[in-house]
Amino acid sequence: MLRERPTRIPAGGIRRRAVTLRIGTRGSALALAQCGDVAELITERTGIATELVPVTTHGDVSQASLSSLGGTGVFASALREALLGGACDIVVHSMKDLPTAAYPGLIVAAVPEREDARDALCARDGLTLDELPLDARVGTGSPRRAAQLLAHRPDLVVVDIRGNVDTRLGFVSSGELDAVVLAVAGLTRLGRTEAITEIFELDTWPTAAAQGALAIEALETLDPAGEDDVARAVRAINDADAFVAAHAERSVLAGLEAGCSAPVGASAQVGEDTLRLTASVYAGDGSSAVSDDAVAMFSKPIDVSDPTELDGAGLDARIAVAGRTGFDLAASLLSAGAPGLADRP
Ligand SMILES: NCc1[nH]cc(CCC(=O)O)c1CC(=O)O
Repeated sequence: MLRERPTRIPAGGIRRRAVTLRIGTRGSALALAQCGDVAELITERTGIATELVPVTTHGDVSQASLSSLGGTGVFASALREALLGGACDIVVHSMKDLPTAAYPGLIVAAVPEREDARDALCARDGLTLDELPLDARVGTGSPRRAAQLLAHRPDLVVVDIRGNVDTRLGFVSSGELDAVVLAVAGLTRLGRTEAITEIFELDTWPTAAAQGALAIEALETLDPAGEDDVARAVRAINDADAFVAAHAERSVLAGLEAGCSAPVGASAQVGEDTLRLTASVYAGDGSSAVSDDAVAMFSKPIDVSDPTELDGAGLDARIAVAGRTGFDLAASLLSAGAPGLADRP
């Protein structure tokens, strides 16, 4: 038997609790900038209010080198635990730092429009790579960038550096290094593009898989076609072409069983009905590289005016093509003699 509940109307009337979408973020300047951009995009496109929830990760507090922390995923795991524990609704990752292996309980729900995927040289005195003096000291913590630097300039002294973007630029302004190599995307998000002295083109200098892309992770129970705030938000900020390109590049890494610190460059271009993918695997000292490319056709163009195409069959079909193309390209790189890279998938 139903009993009526007494209703108490608060003075000032009934007010709906303000609902905000909680975005988990690391505390670094780059992470805050990335989450700020995502938050702004969500509110602009849906009107949903957002809030940033800070999450401290072991990778942020440790001074140890990334490889001694277990390689890939040190930054991702604390954010993922916060998401699984219900402390936030979505988390934002630099997609290139995200391990390619799926994480139980979570999905990449969206990839927003991609920032510039290229690498930049930030050198003293406006110098380009060719203009750097003999035996110049160039800083990077990335084996891929080290190999690419040495492939172009075998005389360079590559110095292994750590730290956030500001710290790295500081090595140049202090005179400790002649230059550093950084992603254009990070410099752009931090408003530091004035430090760039040369941008390397992707056809001669392919960058890390998914560089410049952000991955928005959510619980796998998310209904992609749902009307709740999380579903609406991720749909509103997803960019189908960026998702497909980043997935194709990451599938090359997965196929090579390589992690984000492997000396592998990959670059995908998504056209109306084609996917172009190119990848290079470098010897650590830059003395040699194995490169190959692939072109795949999508069976039909995505109609972006039809919302079911973006979260349903249209995008899924493209992602499947991207995954197969990446794996096939990895297989041909391996059979063309690419060095084994089973380092930490
Ligand atoms: N590994 C560090 C890292 N992770 C993401 C970025 C910014 C570039 C991006 O968003 O892909 C950077 C800095 C860099 O590579 O210069």
